[in-house]
Amino acid sequence: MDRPFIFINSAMSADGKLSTKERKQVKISGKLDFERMDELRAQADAIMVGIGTVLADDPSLTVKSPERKAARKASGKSENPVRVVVDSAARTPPDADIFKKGEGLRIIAVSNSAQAEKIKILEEKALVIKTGTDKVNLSELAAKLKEMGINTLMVEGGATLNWGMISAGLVDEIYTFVGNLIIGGKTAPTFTDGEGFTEAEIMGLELISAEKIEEGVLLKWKVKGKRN
Ligand SMILES: NC(=O)c1ccc[n+]([C@@H]2O[C@H](COP(=O)([O-])OP(=O)(O)OC[C@H]3O[C@@H](n4cnc5c(N)ncnc54)[C@H](O)[C@@H]3O)[C@@H](O)[C@H]2O)c1
Ligand SMILES: Nc1nc(=O)c(N)c(NC[C@H](O)[C@H](O)[C@H](O)COP(=O)(O)O)[nH]1
Repeated sequence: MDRPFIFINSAMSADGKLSTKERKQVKISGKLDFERMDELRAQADAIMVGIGTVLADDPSLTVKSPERKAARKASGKSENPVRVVVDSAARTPPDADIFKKGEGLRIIAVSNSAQAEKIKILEEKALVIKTGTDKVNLSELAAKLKEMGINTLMVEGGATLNWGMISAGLVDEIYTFVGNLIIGGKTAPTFTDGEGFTEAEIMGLELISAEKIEEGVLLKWKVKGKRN
C-alpha cells in the first residue's frame, strides 16, 4: 500500500458528540480508556490531529507512561510518535503544547495557500509539508508519511479531520469509546462532521468487537467502503 495503515481513535458521548457546543473538552473516557489510548499512541509511528483540535484542546500528543516511553527508546525509537497537525492555513500557535512537551519530530501539514511568514515561523519548530491548493490534500500527505517510514498512523480527530480522512477513503479501522453521558447541541462536534455523504455514498463498516470498559463501551470497526 502506498499509505500507512490508518485508524481513528475517538471518545464520544452516548449521543455521538466529541465535545460541547462551545468546543469545550469533556472527560468522556475513564482511566482504563485513557490507558488504552496511551498504549495505541505508544504502538503508532505517528499521531495526527486537525488544527481545530490543537486550537480547542492544546493537546501534547505525547506517550504518558514512563514504561511505554522507555520501551520505545529501547527499540531505537523516539519517546513519542511523530506528531502531525493538519493545518491548511498554518494557524498552529508557536507556543502550542505539541512543541513544548516531549521529544520527537513534529510535522505541520499546510496547503499551498498558507502564508509564507507563518510557514517560516513553524519551520523553526517542525517539518512543514505542503500539499493541496487551499486545503491539505490528505491522500498526498498520507503517501508522503509512508515514504518517510510511517507505517501506522493514529488519527485522534476532531470531527472535520475524521470526515476528511473517511471521505477520502483513507481509514482502515475506527475505534470509538462511547461514554455514559449526553452532551447534546446541534452545533456540538460529532464523530464525523464535514459535508456528509449522500445516500449513495454512505460508508459501510464491519464490527470487529464490542467491549464494556468501566461505564462505557469500546466499539472497533473495520471500514468496508461504499455500502451500495
Ligand atoms: N473526544 C475526542 O476523542 C476528541 C478528539 C479530538 C478532538 N475532539 C474535539 O473536536 C473538536 C475539534 O474538531 P474540529 O472539527 O473543530 O477540528 P479538527 O480537529 O477536525 O480540525 C479541522 C481542521 O483540519 C484542517 N484540514 C485541512 N485539510 C483538511 C481536509 N482535507 N479535510 C479535513 N480537514 C482538513 C482544516 O484546517 C480544518 O479546519 C474540539 O472541540 C475537540 O475538543 C474530541
Ligand atoms: N480519548 C479521549 N477521551 C476523552 O474523554 C477526550 N475528551 C478526548 N479528547 C481528545 C483530545 O484531543 C485530548 O485533548 C487529547 O487526548 C489530549 O492529549 P494529551 O493528554 O494532551 O496528550 N480523547
